[in-house]
Amino acid sequence: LALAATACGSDDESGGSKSSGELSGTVTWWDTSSVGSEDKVFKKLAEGFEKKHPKVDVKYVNVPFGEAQNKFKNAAQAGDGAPDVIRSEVAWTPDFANLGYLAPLDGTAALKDQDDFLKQAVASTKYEDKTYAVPQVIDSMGIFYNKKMFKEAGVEVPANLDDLKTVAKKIKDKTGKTGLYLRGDDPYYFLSFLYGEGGDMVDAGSKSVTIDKPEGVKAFKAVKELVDDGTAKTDASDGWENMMQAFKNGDVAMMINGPWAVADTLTGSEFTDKDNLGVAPVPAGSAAQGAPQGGHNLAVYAGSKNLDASYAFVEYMTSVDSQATAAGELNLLPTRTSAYAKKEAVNSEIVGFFKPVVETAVERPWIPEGGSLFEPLRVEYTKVLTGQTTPEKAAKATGDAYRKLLKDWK
Ligand SMILES: C[C@H]1O[C@H](O[C@H]2[C@H](O)[C@@H](O)[C@@H](O[C@H]3[C@H](O)[C@@H](O)[C@@H](O[C@H]4[C@H](O)[C@@H](O)[C@@H](O)O[C@@H]4CO)O[C@@H]3CO)O[C@@H]2CO)[C@H](O)[C@H](O)[C@@H]1N[C@H]1C[C@@H](CO)[C@H](O)[C@@H](O)[C@@H]1O
Repeated sequence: LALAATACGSDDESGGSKSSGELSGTVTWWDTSSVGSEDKVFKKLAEGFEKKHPKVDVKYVNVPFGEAQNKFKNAAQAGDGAPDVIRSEVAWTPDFANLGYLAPLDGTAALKDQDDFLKQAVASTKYEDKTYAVPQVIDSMGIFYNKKMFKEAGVEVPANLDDLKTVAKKIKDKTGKTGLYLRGDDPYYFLSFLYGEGGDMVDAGSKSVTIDKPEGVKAFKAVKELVDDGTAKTDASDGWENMMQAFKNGDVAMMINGPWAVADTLTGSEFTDKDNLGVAPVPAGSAAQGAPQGGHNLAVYAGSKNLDASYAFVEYMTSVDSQATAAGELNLLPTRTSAYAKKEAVNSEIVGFFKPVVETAVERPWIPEGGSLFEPLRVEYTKVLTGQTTPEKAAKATGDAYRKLLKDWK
């Protein structure tokens, strides 16, 4: 029987069989990339896989970033409707792995040349000594600035918060515009300020909550001041759209953002000449300078009926050539060291800037609860920026919420 099974391949409902070693059947892929910019490139790459494996049909499904995590968990839990492959954000991966929703990839065709991956990118794909995903993109954050507006105001890139205030003041005096757009409805945009004051959300090593330490209070004070003194403008909702419009239209001279924003930014009226876009390290705080690590992995659903084609698809989409294409067309950062030597990456000024930034980005704890730390922080962060709570109360409330999420943490 075993021989027969091997000879005729693992026939299954979706027809994914490997009788002649040829892959077949369907692979449904949930991609969370931005519609209108990133999705086009990833869709095209998926079509390249189909050309290479004519008997495989890739069903490309774009699921919005804010919905995909819970949508996948619900479908996987129900055993109905989960995709074969999901673009799993770095914090979702340990969460899904812990729930048993991802196929371990060690020893499968999904993993090729593992030593070629950046170690920071690999970290979020490991859970309890197994590999549950393959890194697709890694990212961090920097200051995006409008060179023309800087020239008009006669200012340089700010290295720290004091410079940021001075630069913003000069821009306001000279052009009437606000210096910085600080996104207020997504606490990921707060992290570089938290790190700048020597703080962090938690310390996984000592299993302690640190957001409510003095450094956390100082960080909340720092961002509140930026808004109160007119250095930055912010919104309590629709932050992404408002930030992108303000920066693309030249209503603000700076925003803090990451490589995933570049393709959309370059469609802005201010950046028809793409050389007008400058990127620089996030400003240092009173104690340190650091940007967060983000990114996305590709993972295979444990209940997939077409594992072989799914493994091959993941390998293809995270290959050097696929990563070089994403670098060239979208300025996204590869997770393979070898991809940085490809001409598409070498020719991207954005990739060149962000490479050392991601290499020194502040590591996050890749624990199942890691992603759920953002919601309680978002509530308090937004309230601080809109004057609805004080830095002290925000830090305390966030810390209390974290200790409810992280049982037995100090
Ligand atoms: C609240 C969320 O907190 C965390 O997310 C952190 C995240 O961990 C951080 O790393 C950071 O992510 C970076 C990201 O690394 C960076 O690449 C970029 O991503 C680009 C793409 O590049 C671009 O292609 C496109 O996709 O667009 C992407 C987004 O622009 O920017 C991201 C930052 O935006 O910041 C996230 C927080 O935002 C949780 O993980 C949850 O996500 C949680 N949301 C849940 C909430 C549930 C209901 O409560 C709801 O039911 C659930 O469905 C929701 O999932």
